[in-house]
Amino acid sequence: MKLSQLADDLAQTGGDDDPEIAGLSADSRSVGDGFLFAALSGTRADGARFVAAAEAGGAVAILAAHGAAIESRLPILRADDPRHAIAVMAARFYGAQPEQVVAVTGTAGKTSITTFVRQIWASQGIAAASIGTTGVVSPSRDEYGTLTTPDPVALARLMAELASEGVTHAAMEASSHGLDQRRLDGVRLAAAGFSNLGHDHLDYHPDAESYFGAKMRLFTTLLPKGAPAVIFADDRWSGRAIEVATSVGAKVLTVGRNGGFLTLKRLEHQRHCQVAEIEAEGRIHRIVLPLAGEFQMSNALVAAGLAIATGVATDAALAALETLKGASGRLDLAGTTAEGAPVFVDYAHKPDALENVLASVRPFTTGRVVAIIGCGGDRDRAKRPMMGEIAARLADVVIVTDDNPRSEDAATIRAAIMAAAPGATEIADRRSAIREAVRRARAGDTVVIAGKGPEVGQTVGDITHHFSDHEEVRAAISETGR
Ligand SMILES: CC(=O)N[C@H]1[C@@H](OP(=O)(O)OP(=O)(O)OC[C@H]2O[C@@H](n3ccc(=O)[nH]c3=O)[C@H](O)[C@@H]2O)O[C@H](CO)[C@@H](O)[C@@H]1O[C@H](C)C(=O)N[C@@H](C)C(=O)N[C@H](CCC(=O)O)C(=O)O
Ligand SMILES: Nc1ncnc2c1ncn2[C@@H]1O[C@H](COP(=O)(O)OP(=O)(O)OP(=O)(O)O)[C@@H](O)[C@H]1O
Ligand SMILES: N[C@H](CCC[C@H](N)C(=O)O)C(=O)O
Ligand SMILES: [Mg+2]
Repeated sequence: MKLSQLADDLAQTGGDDDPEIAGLSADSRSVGDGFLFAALSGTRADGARFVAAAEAGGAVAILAAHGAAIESRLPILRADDPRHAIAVMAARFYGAQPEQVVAVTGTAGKTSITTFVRQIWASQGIAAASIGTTGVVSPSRDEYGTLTTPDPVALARLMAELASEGVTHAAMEASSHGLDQRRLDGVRLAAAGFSNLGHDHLDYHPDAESYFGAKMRLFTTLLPKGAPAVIFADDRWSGRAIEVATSVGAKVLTVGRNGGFLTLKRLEHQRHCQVAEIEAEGRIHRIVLPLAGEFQMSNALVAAGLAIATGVATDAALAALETLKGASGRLDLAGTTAEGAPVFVDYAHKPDALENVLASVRPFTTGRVVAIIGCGGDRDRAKRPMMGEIAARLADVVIVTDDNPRSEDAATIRAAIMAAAPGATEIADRRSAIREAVRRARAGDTVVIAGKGPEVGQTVGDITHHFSDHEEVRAAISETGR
C-alpha cells in the first residue's frame, strides 16, 4: 500500500516521494525494510530519538506529532494525535476485521465479561473470539499475551487474521492504558460495555476523574453514534457512565438490580452456583449460573446484554449463562487439601477485586478464610496499604508475599502491605507462602491465593522466572501428604 493511501488526511513534510509501505511500527527495534516508523512520545522515552535507528532498520517514512523535532530526509507525516493516527493507519493497512467487535471497559470484570460473551456467541454456533489479559481465544487458537489491550499494530494484524480464519464476532478488553494510548482507535465497534470503576492504575492516571475519563473514551470517541452501550447499573460510577454514554447518543442498555434492559430481580447464593431471576422484555427468566460470587452475576448480565445487542436472541443468551465457565484464574479451584479445604487461585490484584473475592468465599466457609496477598512492583503504590487493610478485615489468616517485584525492592513492597495488616505473616518466597497456607488449612477453611491468577511467571528485576500458583498448589497438596 502506498503511503498516500495509508493516510490521505495527514500533512506531509520532507521527502517528496510516495513510497510503498510494507509494515508499520512504533518501535525502532522492530522496524523492517519498507516500514513506516511512528515516532511517539511515551512514558519513558521520546520516539523521535529513535528515527535514525528506524532508518537504519529500513524505515521509508516517519509519522510524528506536529512540532516534534525530526531529523530525517524521509517523508514525514504530521498528525495532531500520532497515536490515534497509527491505530487508524494500521487498521487500513491490515484491512479486514470480524463483522461484530465489542469492547468492554471497567476496573474489574473485563476478562470475565469478554470470555463470557465469546461463550454465549459460541453457544449459538457463531465463530467467536475473545482478546484480553488471558490472551486470544478463538475456535483455532488459545494464545497467552502480555498486554490486556494489544498495541495498535498488533491488534490490527490480529483482527485481520481472525477475520481470515472465519471469526465473525470478537469481544475485547479495553484497558484504561489501551484507551488512553489510542490502541483501539482503529477498531470498528458494534457495541461497548462498562462494568465498574474502582481504584487501580493511579500511578499512571493523575486522579480518579481522569482514570474515569480514559475509560469513557470508549463511549465518547470510539463507539459509533447510536450503537449499543451496555452498562452495569449498580456501581457507584454507573450513573456517570450512563450520563456520558447518553450524551454522545449511544443506545444505552442498563443491566443489574437497577438495570432496565436486564433486571436482576432476585439472587440466591449456593455453594458453587447462584440462582437468579432476571426480567427481560417483561418476562422473568430463572437462571442457574454455575459460578460463585455475586460479581460473576454482574459480569454475566453485561455479557448477556452485549450478546443480545449483537443479535443473539434474549432467551438464548440467558439460557447460555447456565453453561458459562469462569475465565481462568478467576476464583479457580486449584486443588483441595486432604482435609477438604478448597484452595482457590484468583487474579485479584487491586483493592475492589480483593474485597470481592474474599467476601464471596465467606458464605460457604464454615472455618477460616486464609488469604495470600502481594502487590506488584512498578505499579500503583497506593494499592498496597489498601489491600493489606482489606485482607486483614476480611480474612482470618493473612500471609503477605511477593508478586512481581519488578525493579522495586520486594521487602519495601511487603512492608507497605504489612503496615496495614496487623497480625499478618510475612513470607517473602511465594512458594513457601503457598506451602504454609496449605499446611495451615483445616476442614471448613477456604484458601485464597490472590494476585497472579493465570500468570506463569514471577518477575524480579528484568527476569521472569517460571512460576504458577496452580502448579505450586498442586505440589504443596501432594507434599503435605495429607
Ligand atoms: C506504561 C505503558 O502503558 N507503556 C506502553 C506504551 O509505551 P510508551 O509509549 O510509554 O513507551 P516508551 O518506553 O516511553 O517509549 C516511547 C516510544 O519509543 C519507542 N522506542 C523505545 C525504545 C527504542 O529503542 N526504540 C523505540 O522506538 C517505543 O516503542 C515507544 O513507541 O505503549 C506501548 C505500545 O502500545 C506499550 O507496549 C507500553 O506498554 C508497557 C509494555 C506496559 O507494561 N503497559 C502496561 C502498564 C499496560 O498497558 N497495562 C494495561 C492494563 C493492564 C490491566 O488490565 O490492569 C494493558 O492493557 O495491558
Ligand atoms: N464485576 C466485578 N466486580 C468486582 N470485582 C470483580 C468483578 N469481576 C471480577 N472481579 C474480581 O476482579 C478480578 C479480575 O477479574 P477480571 O479479570 O474479569 O477483570 P479485569 O477487568 O479483566 O481485570 P484486569 O485489569 O486485571 O485484567 C477477579 O478475579 C475478581 O476477583
Ligand atoms: N495487568 C496488570 C496485572 C497485574 C498482576 C499482578 N500480578 C502484578 O504484577 O501487579 C498490570 O500489569 O498491572
Ligand atoms: Mg483483564
